[in-house]
Amino acid sequence: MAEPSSAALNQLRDKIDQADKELLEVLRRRLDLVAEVGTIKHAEGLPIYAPKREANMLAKRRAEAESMGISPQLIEDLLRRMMRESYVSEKDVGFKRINPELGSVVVIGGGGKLGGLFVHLFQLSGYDVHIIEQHDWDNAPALLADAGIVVVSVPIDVTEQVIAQLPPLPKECLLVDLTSIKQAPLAAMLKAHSGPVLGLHPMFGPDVSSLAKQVVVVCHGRGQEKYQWLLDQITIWGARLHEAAATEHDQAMQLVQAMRHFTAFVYGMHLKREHADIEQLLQFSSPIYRLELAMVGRLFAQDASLYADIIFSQPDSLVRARHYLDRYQQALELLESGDKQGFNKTFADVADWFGDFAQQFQHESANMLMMANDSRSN
Ligand SMILES: NC(=O)C1=CN([C@@H]2O[C@H](COP(=O)(O)OP(=O)(O)OC[C@H]3O[C@@H](n4cnc5c(N)ncnc54)[C@H](O)[C@@H]3O)[C@@H](O)[C@H]2O)C=CC1
Ligand SMILES: O=C(O)C(=O)Cc1ccc(O)cc1
Repeated sequence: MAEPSSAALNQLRDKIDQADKELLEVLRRRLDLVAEVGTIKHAEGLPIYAPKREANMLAKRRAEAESMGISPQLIEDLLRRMMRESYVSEKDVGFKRINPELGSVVVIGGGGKLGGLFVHLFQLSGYDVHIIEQHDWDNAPALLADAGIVVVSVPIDVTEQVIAQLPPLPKECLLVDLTSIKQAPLAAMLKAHSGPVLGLHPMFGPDVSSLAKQVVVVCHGRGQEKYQWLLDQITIWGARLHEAAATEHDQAMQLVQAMRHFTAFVYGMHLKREHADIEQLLQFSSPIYRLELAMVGRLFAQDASLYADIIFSQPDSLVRARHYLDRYQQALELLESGDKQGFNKTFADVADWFGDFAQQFQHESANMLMMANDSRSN
C-alpha cells in the first residue's frame, strides 16, 4: 500500500532531502579529517581510542546543541555513531608496530575465529605472522625457532594439551594465550616455558568491527617487563586492559559467561519445546523483548562447542547453575502460593541491593532499546 502524502508534504520532503545531502557533505568532510587523524595516530603510535578527548568533545557538543535548541542526546548519538565509524576506518590504516625488534608472531589456532582476528591485528601492525593449525605440527619446530611471541588460540578443551606439546621455545619468546578461562592455561604455560608468560582474555567475539573500548583481561604470568610492549600494542588497537588474578577472573566468568550462556541456552530450549512461533512473537514484541530474543538467538548462531567448553571447564559453574535453579524454585513458590506481598518484598530487597546501579542500568538500557527500535524494519 502506498504511504499517504500531499503536495505540501512533498515540498517539505524535498527540502529535507536537500538538508540530508548537505549533511552527507559535512560527513564526507569529517571522515576525511578523521582519516588524517588516523594517519597521525598510526605514525605516532597513539591509541585509536582517546577517552578524555571523546568525553570533552561530547560535553562541548552537548552544550552547544542545547544552546541551539537541539537535543543533547541527539548530537551525542550522532557523534558516537560517527566515532565508531572512525575507529573502524582508523583500524584499516594499520597500526604502529610497537616492537620492531620482535621475531615472528606465531598464532597456534590462527585459522580459527579469535586467532584469525589477532593474526589480522598483528599483520595490520606490520609483524611477520605465521599460523600453526591442527595438521601443521611437523613444521612447528622450524616455525617456532625464531618466534618472538607464541599466541595460543585453540579450543578450551585442548588448550592445556597443546601448550604441553610445544617444542622448546626460544628463551626470550613470549608465550600468551587467549582462552576464556585463565587458571589452567596460565599454569600450563608457566610449566611449559621458562621465559615470559602472559594470560589474556579478550572479552569480545571475532565479529567486533574494531577493538575500540573493548575489554581485554590481563592475568600476569612471568616477566612483565618483557611483555609490556604487547599490552601497549593492544592499547594502540583501542582496547581497555583490566588486570586480574586468574582465580578472580575465573570466578567472575562463572557469572559473566557460564551463567549467562546457561540461561540463554535454557531460554532457547524452552522456546523450542513450547513450539514458540518466533515470527509471531516478533510481531507482538516490545523493544526489550526483541533485544532479549536477539541475545538468546545470538547464542545459537555461534559455536556450541565454545559455549559447552566454557560451562564444562569450571565445575563451580554447575554449582552456581544449581543455585540458580533453586532460586527459580523459590520464586515460583511465591507465585504459586499467591504471595504477592512476598514477591513485592523480594523485589524491593533486590532493588535495594542493586542500589544506584538500577538507575544506571535503566539509563543505559534505554539507549540500547532506542537503538534496537531504530533498527527495526518490520
Ligand atoms: N570465539 C570467541 O568469541 C572467543 C574465543 N575465545 C577463546 O579463543 C580460543 C579459540 O576460540 P575460537 O577462535 O572461537 O575457536 P575456533 O574453533 O574458531 O578456533 C580454534 C582453532 O584452533 C585450531 N586447532 C584445534 N586443535 C588444534 C591443535 N591441536 N593444534 C593447532 N590448532 C588447533 C582449530 O583448527 C581452529 O582453527 C578459545 O580458547 C576460546 O575460549 C576468547 C574470547 C572470545
Ligand atoms: O559475542 C558473543 O556473544 C560472546 O559472548 C563473545 C565471547 C565468547 C567467549 C568469550 O570468552 C568472550 C566473548
